Amino acid sequence: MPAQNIDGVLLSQQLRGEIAQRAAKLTAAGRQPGLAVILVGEDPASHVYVRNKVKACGDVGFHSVLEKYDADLTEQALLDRIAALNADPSIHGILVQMPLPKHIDPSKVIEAIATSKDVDGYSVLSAGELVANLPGFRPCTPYGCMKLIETTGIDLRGKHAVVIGRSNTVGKPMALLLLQGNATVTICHSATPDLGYHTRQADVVVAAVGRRNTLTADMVKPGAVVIDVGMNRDDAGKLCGDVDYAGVREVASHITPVPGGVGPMTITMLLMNTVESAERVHSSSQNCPSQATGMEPKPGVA
Ligand SMILES: Nc1nc2c(c(=O)[nH]1)N[C@@H](CN(C=O)c1ccc(C(=O)N[C@@H](CCC(=O)O)C(=O)O)cc1)CN2
Repeated sequence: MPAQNIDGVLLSQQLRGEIAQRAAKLTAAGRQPGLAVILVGEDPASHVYVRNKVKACGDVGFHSVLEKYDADLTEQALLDRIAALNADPSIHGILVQMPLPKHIDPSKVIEAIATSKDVDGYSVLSAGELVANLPGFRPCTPYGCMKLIETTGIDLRGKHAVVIGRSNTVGKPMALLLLQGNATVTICHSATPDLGYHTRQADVVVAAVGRRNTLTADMVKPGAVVIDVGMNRDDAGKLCGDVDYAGVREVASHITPVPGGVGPMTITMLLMNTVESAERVHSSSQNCPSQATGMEPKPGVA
């Protein structure tokens, strides 16, 4: 029997309904969730993603600010804008769309965002919180993959999960989230000699390398759950993932399609992190109204 499709569009709709309810409660209490989205340059795909993010904010009842800058914006000017947004109490999340133009150092920019507003979960402090099982924001794509895996009903405890790819934004945090779910985790990458040897033992495979046909049917254990993070183009220019979908769906129990799987969840989990951020500020304002700015506490003050 072919694998069941894991529908990221449907799950997104369901989760966005829950997010909208949480946002409505906050808005009624005078603290509408707010997201600032910053785009630098002319990358056409990035323009589409930020437009979708701003629209998604409106759909769930968030306030959003979209700041678009020409590609020649200086790094310092961007850092100054981030400092202003860090101090703005109506903003609970700050997102700088990647990639940035070459003259701007993405690490400098990411580290300038207050950890309490780092809803992309990209900063070193957010990564550290994930390592330490602390309640920082989880990077949106791997967080979305976990939600997709959850819908299959698989209990990760004691299962073997293989992550293909070791990027800071997907592969590494994905492995940590699976580990938090009590899976036994293997990370494979470009220097792994026999990828199929590892994937054939896996109950869950997450492919996040950015190369099509990386995972084929002969590399998958029957009944495995397969999550495809890839976004590539085939010879006809059609969007495809890292997984040979047609072949693997004959072997796996569940599989995400591309498009319509992980992609839509990335934006949904951004909304989830933003509402969570607004809730944290709201609950801290109820405990200690004078500190309800959403800013990091100053050394010696907290
Ligand atoms: N600051 C960030 N920059 C980037 C991120 C990110 O999470 N934060 N991720 C990607 C781009 N991205 C969101 O920003 C994103 C990519 C893809 C999709 C999506 O829904 N894809 C669709 C297909 C879209 C198409 O047809 O082209 C799908 O897979 O179904 C959403 C968001 C890089 N930058």
